[in-house]
Amino acid sequence: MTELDKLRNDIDEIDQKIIALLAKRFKYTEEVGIYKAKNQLKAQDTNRENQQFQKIIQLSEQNGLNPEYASEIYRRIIDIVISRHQELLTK
Ligand SMILES: C=C(O[C@@H]1C=C(C(=O)O)C=C[C@H]1O)C(=O)O
Repeated sequence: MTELDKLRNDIDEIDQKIIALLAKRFKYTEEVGIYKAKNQLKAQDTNRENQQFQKIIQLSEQNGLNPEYASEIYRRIIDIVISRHQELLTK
C-alpha cells in the first residue's frame, strides 16, 4: 500500500464517521422541525445560531481547524435544516 493509499484510507474512515454523525444530527433536527410545526414556531432561530457559531469558532481554534472552513460548512448544514423546517411548517 502506498502512502497515498494509506492517507485515502484514513480519509474514508473519517468520512464514514462524519456521515454517521450527520445522519444523527439530521434526525434530531427533524424532531425539532416537527416540534416547531406543532407549536407554530419560526423555522430559523438566529439567537441559537449565534451561540452555535461562537462555539464552532472556539472548537475549531482548539482543534487546529480554520474557523472559516467550519463556519462555511455549518452555515450550509443549518440552511438545509431551515429549508426543511419551512417545508414542515407549510405541510
Ligand atoms: C435546529 C433548529 O433550527 C434551526 C437550525 C439550527 C441547526 O441546524 O443547528 C439552529 C437554529 C435554527 O435556525 C433549532 O432551532 O434548534
